[in-house]
Amino acid sequence: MSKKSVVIWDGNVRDAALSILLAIDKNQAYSNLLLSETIKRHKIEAKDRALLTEITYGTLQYKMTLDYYLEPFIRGSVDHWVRWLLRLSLYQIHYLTRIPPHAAVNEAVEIAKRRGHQGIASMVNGILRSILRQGVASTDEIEDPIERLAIETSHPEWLVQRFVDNYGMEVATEMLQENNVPPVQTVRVNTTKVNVEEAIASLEAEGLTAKKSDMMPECLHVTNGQPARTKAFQEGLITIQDESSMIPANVLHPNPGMRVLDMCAAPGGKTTHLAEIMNNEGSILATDLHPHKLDLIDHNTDRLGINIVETAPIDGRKAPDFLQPESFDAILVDAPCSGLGVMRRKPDIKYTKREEDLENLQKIQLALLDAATKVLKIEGKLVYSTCTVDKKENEGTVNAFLTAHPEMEAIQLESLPTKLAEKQANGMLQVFPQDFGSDGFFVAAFRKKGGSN
Ligand SMILES: C[S@@+](CC[C@H](N)C(=O)[O-])C[C@H]1O[C@@H](n2cnc3c(N)ncnc32)[C@H](O)[C@@H]1O
Repeated sequence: MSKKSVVIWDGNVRDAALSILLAIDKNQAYSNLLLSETIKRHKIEAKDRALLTEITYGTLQYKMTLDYYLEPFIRGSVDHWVRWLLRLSLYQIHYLTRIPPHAAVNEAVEIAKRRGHQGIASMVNGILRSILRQGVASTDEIEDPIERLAIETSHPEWLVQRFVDNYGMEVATEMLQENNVPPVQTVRVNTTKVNVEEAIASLEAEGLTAKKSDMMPECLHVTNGQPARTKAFQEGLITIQDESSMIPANVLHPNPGMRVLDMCAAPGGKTTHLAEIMNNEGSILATDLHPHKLDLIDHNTDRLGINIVETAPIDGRKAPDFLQPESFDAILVDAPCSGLGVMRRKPDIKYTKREEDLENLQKIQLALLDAATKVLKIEGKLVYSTCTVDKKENEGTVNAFLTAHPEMEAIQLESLPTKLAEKQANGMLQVFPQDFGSDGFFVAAFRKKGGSN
């Protein structure tokens, strides 16, 4: 993260939220990284942490909706920072019922005075108090249904149109609404060290509440605290991971003793999951394009007590130049993708992503799958996964891949809980954020046919 993105903390939650929002906007810093970095750097306490997170995320999530509400009340132009101050104040007034509206206005006026001058403070006061008196405009006035949905859920119109084209109005609406709901905190139990009950007991002994998920068996839903700050985490009993992100390694499900390639591996969330499934027996080569990211994998394997992982900086597209042909029993290609399934965690994505970005990604994904096929053993298994919900990117890649590779066949996804297994079709599984409250994820599995096929 750049130095410019360091946020000052003087105990004022709204002011810090404003600084974070301005930095995200200016430096295209990732919301999740900047927020957690700020909380960690200043050791912000639980109550302030919760409010800071809620205001920062909420304001970003609803940016377009808030602008629609603010527009009739703003005359002329306002400074960039003032607009963000108005957005975050209106977010509290409109969405956070436990904050008295007048308190939100007073705080905004104080910040405007401190950061600007009395004139700006009076304008902020006037705008917010007019909104309190008159209320905000209804979105029912927007005739075009795509534009209305875009404003109501605060997503750009091209994205709304794309989701509607992909999945129809009903599913798209559910997904767009779910993108504004904060994610559940989940962890994966390191089954090479403890069982699920022991991990729960360990977290609860540290004051957190942990509940076994009814989807992935190694997943816990955690509340009342930060699992990343626990002894259980330091001692490698758990890994912070979204529940959907636990699907790909389960689908690949390598046996202990196998030789496995994780082609796009950093920071190692799935590499370590694969190692746990293999009971730390066999070997995993974890490669990534970016050498500096390999340290993150080493750090994770060390913490978890995993010693079957070797890392190497390799551009997956060129893997056959470095690795023996047909030498891996199982390969995971957790591909770089548009990330449209994780917008709840990184709301900035929805405003920065452009439609043309999606086209280039498919080319990279196909090149990675093509290379993986060459180093996969006959009868070996290949799993392709993304954290996106874009049909063209996911299904389009699978179809193009199968057309180009008659030696590969789509196979049923195994080792999944029934409710996930039932959702698959033609060797593909698309999970939406609204399905189970986990991230949007896509997984497909293939087998390399034997010589006689
Ligand atoms: C979705 S992330 C992987 C997340 C990882 N599998 C995990 O579970 O922690 C995609 C990764 O692909 C890497 N990447 C991008 N292009 C690549 C390429 N051509 N070859 C290998 N890795 C690549 C990125 O650096 C990034 O770390």
